[in-house]
Amino acid sequence: MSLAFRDVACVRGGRMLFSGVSFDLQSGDAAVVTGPNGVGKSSLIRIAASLLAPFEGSVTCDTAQALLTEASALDPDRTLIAALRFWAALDDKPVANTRIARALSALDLNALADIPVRLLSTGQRRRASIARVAASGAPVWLLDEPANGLDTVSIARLETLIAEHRATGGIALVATHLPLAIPHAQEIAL
Ligand SMILES: Nc1ncnc2c1ncn2[C@@H]1O[C@H](COP(=O)(O)OP(=O)(O)OP(=O)(O)O)[C@@H](O)[C@H]1O
Repeated sequence: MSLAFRDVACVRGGRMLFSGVSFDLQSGDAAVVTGPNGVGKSSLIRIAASLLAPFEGSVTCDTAQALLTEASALDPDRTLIAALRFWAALDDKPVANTRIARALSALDLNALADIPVRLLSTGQRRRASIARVAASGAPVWLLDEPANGLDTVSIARLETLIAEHRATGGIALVATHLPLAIPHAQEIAL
């Protein structure tokens, strides 16, 4: 499995944000997208997710993706466990209860499983969104600022999850302005 960019350029609002971006991520690989505010990190993640078309170049991905963005994809009115089950049912039938249980534990969310998502704190909601990605079973993780709002312990948990995902053959593309320990990741400096 792979995720590759070939000479990708991005234009938004009539302005060229970046051009000539190429990388090739194979099973077990990771890349970190860095750069100042407004340079186009989120746009690059959206291009990888096919939510935005490249202005030039091409993107290929031959497997399923899970996307984490600033906006929570979890239904605010469902309890956390119900919101996760809703997505797991979409991503992988029959419902992957084992993966959800593992993700809840990995993000220390068991005690919050029966709380409506709308009542979670900012950091808790971010952890829940990461749990959704981890529970999806998708080989490619596209993470836009996953460490935003996380405390130190949660950042360490996120780093562990990414490492475990790669160790089992997954791919991670991570845009972050916060330092994250992602060993041997390619750096895509915009
Ligand atoms: N829908 C849009 N239409 C026009 N311009 C946009 C649109 N979305 C984003 N932009 C512009 O594209 C530029 C890059 O935005 P993007 O969110 O990709 O940057 P970023 O590197 O992720 O920034 P940050 O570090 O602040 O999150 C910004 O100048 C932004 O205003």
